[in-house]
Amino acid sequence: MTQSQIPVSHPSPYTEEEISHLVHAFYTKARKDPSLGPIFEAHVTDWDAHFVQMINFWSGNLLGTNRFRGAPMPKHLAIPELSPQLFERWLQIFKQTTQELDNPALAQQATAMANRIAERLWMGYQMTHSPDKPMVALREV
Ligand code: HEM
Repeated sequence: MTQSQIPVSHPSPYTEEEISHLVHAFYTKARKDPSLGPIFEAHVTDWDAHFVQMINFWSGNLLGTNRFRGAPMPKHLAIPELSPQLFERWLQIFKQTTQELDNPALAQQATAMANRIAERLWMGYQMTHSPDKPMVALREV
């Protein structure tokens, strides 16, 4: 094999450190938010464990690591009175947080993934909690 045939592993455009920073920065904002903050405070009992869980989740989605062990759909189905406004607010804070990271590739990719996941969680939520009502789509934030 000549030098030019040696496979090179391309470095990821984002790091575990940036993902950890994204998760912490997101929750710093979300916990202060008047609509989302009380929900997190009511349901998250162990914040250190939640941070680890969320870092593993985003690391899995963005870096392809395989540490996340969780079940986001049932966890969100169990939260009473979620609404499109709450999901849109969540996405707004997430997007704002990613834009402050100074890594456009990470911001673009993480936001696109969050939008798709939020859409799925919200669809699942409606199908479980209000199956007889017309589906409401999330507005783009
Ligand atoms: C209305 C918007 C949302 C609210 C109020 C919310 C709230 C919460 C709460 C309270 C928990 C902790 C649940 C528990 O441990 O019992 C949680 C977990 C989690 N959330 Fe959300 N969330 C929202 C949207 C999202 C979105 C859009 C995503 C992904 C893009 C997401 C990803 C996760 C993940 C991965 C977990 C951990 C699940 C697990 O431990 O299995 N959440 N969320």
